[in-house]
Amino acid sequence: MASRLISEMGLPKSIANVFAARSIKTAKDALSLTEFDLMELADMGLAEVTSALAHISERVSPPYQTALSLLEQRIQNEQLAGHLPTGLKGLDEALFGGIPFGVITELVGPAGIGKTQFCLKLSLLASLPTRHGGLDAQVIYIDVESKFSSKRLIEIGAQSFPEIFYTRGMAQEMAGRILVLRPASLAEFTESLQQIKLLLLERRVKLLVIDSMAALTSGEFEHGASKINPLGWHISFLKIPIVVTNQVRSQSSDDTWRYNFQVGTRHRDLEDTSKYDSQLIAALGIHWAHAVTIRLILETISGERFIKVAKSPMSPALAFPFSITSSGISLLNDDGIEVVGQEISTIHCDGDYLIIKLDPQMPQ
Ligand SMILES: Nc1ncnc2c1ncn2[C@@H]1O[C@H](COP(=O)(O)OP(=O)(O)OP(=O)(O)O)[C@@H](O)[C@H]1O
Repeated sequence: MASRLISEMGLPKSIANVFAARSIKTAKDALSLTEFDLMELADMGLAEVTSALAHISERVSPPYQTALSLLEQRIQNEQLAGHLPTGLKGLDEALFGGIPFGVITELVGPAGIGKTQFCLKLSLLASLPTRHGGLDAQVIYIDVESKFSSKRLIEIGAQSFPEIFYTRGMAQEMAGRILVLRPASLAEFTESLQQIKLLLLERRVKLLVIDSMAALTSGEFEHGASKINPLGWHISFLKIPIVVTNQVRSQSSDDTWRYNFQVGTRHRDLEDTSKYDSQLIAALGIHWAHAVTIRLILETISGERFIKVAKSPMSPALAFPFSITSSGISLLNDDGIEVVGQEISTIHCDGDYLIIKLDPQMPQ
């Protein structure tokens, strides 16, 4: 930096010429002199010398950013990265715009609570034309348990956006944007990641749904959870919203995995919480839990369904009551109910509940 030539620094030509004539050629030459030395040597006034030195100093000092410019940059990056609005106003507000791009959002909850219904709605929203609030994009839907229903998708679309779905050819066009893959194993899915990467480049994919991650990885736990980590690592490279569904399960004494809330004996199991709490984890384990940036818990309390923002770097811990109708998932209240203490790591299902170890730091 100090050896940079003054002639290349954009000083007024008259001053640059005087400096050159006095053999003041580099930044070091000029900055090693005091202002008075320079005034004498170049036969210039104080104002001219001060301004020339300030100009040279600015050109040779290392680049810097102010806190303000860093903040502005961050806001701009976030806006560029964007969000996929869920269409659930209160939840979108809590998530600062919806499901964020470039991170993994997990939907956790018992069977039948509405995780797939949520994913269908998100898929529709991503494929919707931008003038109707969508992303006008393609969706990759990993349907591991064959629960994806194109009939239900069209029903939700026709009920929620009748003006679009009753326009000739629009239902077909939007359904055609949702690419459904049915990998039989984690290995098959990992292989198809390459194909997904190609699709990302070739088409305008702006949502990846994996329904369900637990089913995709079933059997992997027998060999340890190690394979799940590279998967999280792989998909976190995709700079699009990644939504995965997950269930909660416990490990019984015979080492077999069993989903809670799906078995008749669940209440008995939960009575002895000291025995079971230590074994209850989000399906896929603690390593996967860390790969997830946003976690939404879907649960039922006294027959009412709630969606809870259980993990988010920025959002408040809020729960929103919701219902599922022919038009899909919708909130009953946009204000949200504040969730305090351990409730945030608890999944309710009617009378039963699980305290889950989603994060080691969480108070249990
Ligand atoms: N046409 C419809 N009208 C109203 N509600 C519906 C309709 N279709 C589905 N549902 C609701 O959605 C629920 C099923 O939700 P969903 O399939 O999303 O569950 P899930 O959480 O994905 O379960 P799993 O973990 O077993 O896949 C049903 O119990 C029902 O309440």
